[in-house]
Amino acid sequence: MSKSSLQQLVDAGQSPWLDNIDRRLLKDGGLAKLIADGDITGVTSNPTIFNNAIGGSRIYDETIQPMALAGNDPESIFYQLAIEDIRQAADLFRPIYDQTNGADGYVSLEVSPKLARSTKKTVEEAKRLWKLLNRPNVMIKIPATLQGLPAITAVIAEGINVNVTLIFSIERYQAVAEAYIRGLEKRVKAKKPIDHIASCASFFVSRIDTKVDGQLRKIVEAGGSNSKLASELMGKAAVSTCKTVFGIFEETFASERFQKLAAKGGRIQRTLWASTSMKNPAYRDVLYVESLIGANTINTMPPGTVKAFKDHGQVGKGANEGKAEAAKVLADLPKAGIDMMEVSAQLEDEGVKSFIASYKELLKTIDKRSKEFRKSMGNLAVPVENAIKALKEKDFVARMENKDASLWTMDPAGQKEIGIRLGWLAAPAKGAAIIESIKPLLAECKEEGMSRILLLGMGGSSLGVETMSLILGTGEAGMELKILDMTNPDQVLAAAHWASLKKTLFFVGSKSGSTSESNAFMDYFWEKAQKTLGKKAGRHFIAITDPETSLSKVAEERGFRKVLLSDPEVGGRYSALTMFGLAPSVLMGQDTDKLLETALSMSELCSSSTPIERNPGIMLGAFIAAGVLKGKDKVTLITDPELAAFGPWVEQLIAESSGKNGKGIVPVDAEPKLDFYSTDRVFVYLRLNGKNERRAAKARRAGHPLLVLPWNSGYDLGGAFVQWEVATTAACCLMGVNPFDQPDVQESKVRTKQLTDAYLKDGKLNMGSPIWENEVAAIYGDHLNGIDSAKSLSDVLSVFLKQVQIGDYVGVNAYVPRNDRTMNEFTKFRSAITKKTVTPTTLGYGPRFQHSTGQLHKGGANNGLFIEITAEPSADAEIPGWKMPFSVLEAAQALGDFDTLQSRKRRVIRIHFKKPFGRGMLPEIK
Ligand SMILES: O=P(O)(O)OC[C@H]1O[C@](O)(CO)[C@@H](O)[C@@H]1O
Ligand SMILES: O=C[C@H](O)[C@H](O)COP(=O)(O)O
Repeated sequence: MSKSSLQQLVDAGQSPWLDNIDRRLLKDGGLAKLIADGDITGVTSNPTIFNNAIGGSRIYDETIQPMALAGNDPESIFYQLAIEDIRQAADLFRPIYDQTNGADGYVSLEVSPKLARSTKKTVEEAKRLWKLLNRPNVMIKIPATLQGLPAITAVIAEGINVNVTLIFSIERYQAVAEAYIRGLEKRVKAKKPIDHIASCASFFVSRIDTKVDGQLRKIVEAGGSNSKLASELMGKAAVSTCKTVFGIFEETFASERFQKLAAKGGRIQRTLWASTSMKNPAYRDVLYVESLIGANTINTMPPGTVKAFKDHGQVGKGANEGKAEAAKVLADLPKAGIDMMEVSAQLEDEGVKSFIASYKELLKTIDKRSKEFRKSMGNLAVPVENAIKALKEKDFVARMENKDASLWTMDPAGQKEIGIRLGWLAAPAKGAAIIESIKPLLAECKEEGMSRILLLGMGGSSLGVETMSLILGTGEAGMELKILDMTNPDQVLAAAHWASLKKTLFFVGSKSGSTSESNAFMDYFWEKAQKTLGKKAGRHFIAITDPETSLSKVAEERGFRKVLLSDPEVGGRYSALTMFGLAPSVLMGQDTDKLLETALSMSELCSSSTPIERNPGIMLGAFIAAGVLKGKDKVTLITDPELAAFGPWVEQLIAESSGKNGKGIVPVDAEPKLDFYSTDRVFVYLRLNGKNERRAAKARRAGHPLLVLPWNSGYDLGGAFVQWEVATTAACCLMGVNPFDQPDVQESKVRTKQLTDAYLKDGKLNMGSPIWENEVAAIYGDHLNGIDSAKSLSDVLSVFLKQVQIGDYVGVNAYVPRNDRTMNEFTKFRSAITKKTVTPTTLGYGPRFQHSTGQLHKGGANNGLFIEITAEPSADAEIPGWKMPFSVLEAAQALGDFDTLQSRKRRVIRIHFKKPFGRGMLPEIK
């Protein structure tokens, strides 16, 4: 394939650079493609470029939002976002830098144009940016003002790469080359190495023609004696000046003086032709590229010029041609009445001013957006800022990375446990190995005719996977997946109906290996599989569990296809990006690499290598904690419909992590649309496409604190897992709770066990005595004032809901099949409750919620009223070897949890329907 004209430039010794940076180009792979296609070998930026990029899209909000909420001023926000872009670009060019041994592959960032007239401040700023960027292939841009010249020498002497900008005259170019050489000489004198230092001198081409042509035009129009000459000189000043500069450049760097430096590894300060887009449409659009080709030079072109040159640019002799003619033009210009010294002085002044104007404008844009973000906090703006400051003072991130358990508890047992619960921080980094280990399994299973997976597991062992399956779907070559996490017989039978044995791979997921639901499901499907598949049954089963659990032993005994070991240092609700989530994701044929990519970048942002003010996990955690500490403990999740499945995962994470010691964050998920909200809430809106924007905006307009978290695609799920995990642990730190245990879950399990033991002995479950009943339902619970006069279920609920106080929430805990139909019923029910009481509601299906929000119900603040719903089963299924059917296990779980809530003095009633649960059975709320 013949070389493109851009590649021919490289052969001629000139580097084509891109005179543009924009986060969109970094994110959408545009810059990577230009590099891969061999079109460009470096990038330059300036305040105008950043102003256009920031003003032209909302992509920088991801940086502006956390920093604004942390109270940063626009200038520090700008440098943070510029540093992120420049670093990312520099990393893309790093291979070129390495291959060319540091000759090419640079990205430039300019010091604030406001410093252009101060040597000292420019030097300080250049040093600061260089340190922050922390990349060998970046250059700091310093203006070639009179005050900039000594700064160039000083910064080069510090060993920092410099791109000298805003050069408009031959004389100033010479001074720039001198400043560079002096800097190198200083270093040599100080016996410091110079071989790694790179520099370029940016001569601004088109602006010279624009100004000179303007003056020439006036002379022509005046029609005096100079008018003919002036007319002949139009469009020649810039290129002629540059060709002369090029000659001086060649001489300077061939000089004996420089050769001494070259012998020590000193590099030529390359001439960079900047401002090379054509401003006058009457001239050839690639004039400032074609005319200025030369060895050891750079031409930085905006995207349009890159495209045009690639399309029709010609690589000829360029800068080496017509030097005599150029000298003549320069000699004629004064004759025609042009004072080039005056021109360059004006251009420099205008150049500095225009960069200052761009800079001010970009700061204004950032300021405006910062204010919007802070406004969205309602009356939490200051508390959120303070919460971030508190986390910074505690050095939260670094201490968490160092497993410092005292961030959350001083209790020695709690601290010991935390020591083995922070493994999730490293999960994204370990993910690639897990993915690779699972890939062959997908091919094997499919070859054996399996196309479905039924995941049997509770809480953290299934909610992450459920979220992945519903948000990302099944990939083209993947297996379809469903979850079973309900002991309701109808639900079990529906799963069995779906999971035809020959086609299905059963995944038993349990970290502890001892979760009774997971074991009951396993025993149920194992017996079925054995009956149908005989000796091949084991091939259809995989267990994921910690090393040495009872489940791992059973799996070995039964000859399961595989026992996938989970990371013992990661707790269930933090395990989405470990074997628990990644193995099913690979098998569903999802782009697991992409999922991990977003997780890894979020991990980096949430690590101690990023300023805490930019940390999205800290921002979210501070927002939640600030709310809780101000009495707004209900975190209401609004999502665009495609992200709705994220809710149940978040519910477990925040409720089970924070809901203990009488404190807690109440997650409010999948709430029906409401017109009015109580003031004890904060809102988080997961925005993908804005379908629910109006709903979120409504909450904000009503003054409720709202944090918008934008997603670009479902694959941002990887990052979201990390962000919410960090947020939860940060919020818990500020609340003073240990986010890694679940001390109040056990009691329900014990009570359930007592009930099933009694059932095994007596052949029946002790359901207790109702406090009210009619032909449809029986009510259980502590006596309620007024219940005796209740004539209907609605009356009973009215009596019960009379207990609601400001700051409460109503939890509906339903032991009925979980499907769209029941969900609809409960949505209406929730809506009616809130309309009546103004209280937020939650919905949990039992026993699933026991492994999620159940901890909060029992261990959190006593601000929940619980309506437990049970019903007669419409069918049943025996659990092999358990001597009981699923209906009994389910009922015992409902009763066990109910008893525990009562024992914790929670306001709770149980409605038991005497028929299987169905449409229209839930009472009206009066
Ligand atoms: O993975 P396991 O050990 O079966 O636990 C499932 C779930 O049960 C809980 O321990 C609560 O009972 C959760 O924390 C956990 O995610
Ligand atoms: O980055 C380099 C310069 O700032 C840039 O080339 C200036 O170009 P302009 O004169 O087209 O604004």
